[in-house]
Amino acid sequence: MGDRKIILKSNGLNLGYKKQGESIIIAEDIDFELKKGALTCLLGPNGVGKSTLIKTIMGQLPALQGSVILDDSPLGDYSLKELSKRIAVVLTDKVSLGNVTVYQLVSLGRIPHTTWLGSMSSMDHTKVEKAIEVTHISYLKDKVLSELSDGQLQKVMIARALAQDGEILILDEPTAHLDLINRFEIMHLLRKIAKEENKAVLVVTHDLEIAIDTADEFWLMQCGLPLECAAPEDLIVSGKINLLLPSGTLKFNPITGKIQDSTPYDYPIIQGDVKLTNWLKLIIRKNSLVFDEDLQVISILENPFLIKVKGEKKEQNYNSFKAFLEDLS
Ligand SMILES: Nc1ncnc2c1ncn2[C@@H]1O[C@H](COP(=O)(O)OP(=O)(O)OP(=O)(O)O)[C@@H](O)[C@H]1O
Repeated sequence: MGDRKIILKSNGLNLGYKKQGESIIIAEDIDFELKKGALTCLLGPNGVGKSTLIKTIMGQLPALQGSVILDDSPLGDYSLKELSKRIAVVLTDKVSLGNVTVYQLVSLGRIPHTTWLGSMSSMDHTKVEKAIEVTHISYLKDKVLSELSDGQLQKVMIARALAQDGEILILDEPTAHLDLINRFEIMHLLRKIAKEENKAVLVVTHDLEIAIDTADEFWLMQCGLPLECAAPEDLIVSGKINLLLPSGTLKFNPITGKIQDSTPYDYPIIQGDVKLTNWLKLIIRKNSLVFDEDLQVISILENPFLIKVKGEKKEQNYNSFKAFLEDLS
């Protein structure tokens, strides 16, 4: 396990852009601490300023007020070359290097470390090999980028960032456009990298469920509010996770771990264990099912599966949700 040392922090940071001498503030008073050996996920609605925050953290965009401190010095005290040795970034832009091999692309991660002639030492090759091994892409080494799937390409981009060998790895939506399995794989890989390589990994993501499964810390960014930094489990139990859902009609269900419609719904009396009754409630609500006035209780059993709708005069049994739905809708 990596030690959770703070490597990057800010205090009272204002983020934004300068246009014709005027400051456009996107977010104010941002405080954070990014730790080595931990996977941190930055979440927030579209347009709230997540990319602006990471551009500021990367030193690409100057802070409008306050500063980002890397180790004990402000980012501005580091040269660009020094920063690129410390902070590796994977952005969402598509690479347009179709004829480059995977090995060559991962080697580009060594640029901040090579001489002005760009020649790689045996140590550079070792770092490239290690990055390829950690990301499980050895079998792709000699393929050209145009032959890769999106999921494979994303692992290659992560390998390039790893080869850069900085202590901080920042990724902007690395799971966008990937299927469910690849999204899981990438996030678990990033967690493994944080722990086994002792990196501070910061990931911008909209994948709430996978982020809950993998992150040590969440940074919740919400318009006009301070950055909320805490363990996902604490945010769930305190209800602060709902800061991600300001509209009020959606709420995070701390039992199912899912986002659900929170408008009250008048369910009939339902008996059964929580797993089954939750799915029964979903099918009732989703289809606005209406029951006979004499309905007394609906019971649901798992083995053998049975939904029993008991009224004063009659009782109906169904052996699947489909049969239940077909009869009642
Ligand atoms: N170069 C720029 N100059 C001025 N304003 C900008 C610039 N780039 C982005 N913005 C504005 O800053 C705000 C935050 O944008 P940003 O891309 O940081 O949001 P985000 O949270 O990353 O969104 P998303 O989830 O959609 O990627 C937006 O209102 C955007 O229009």
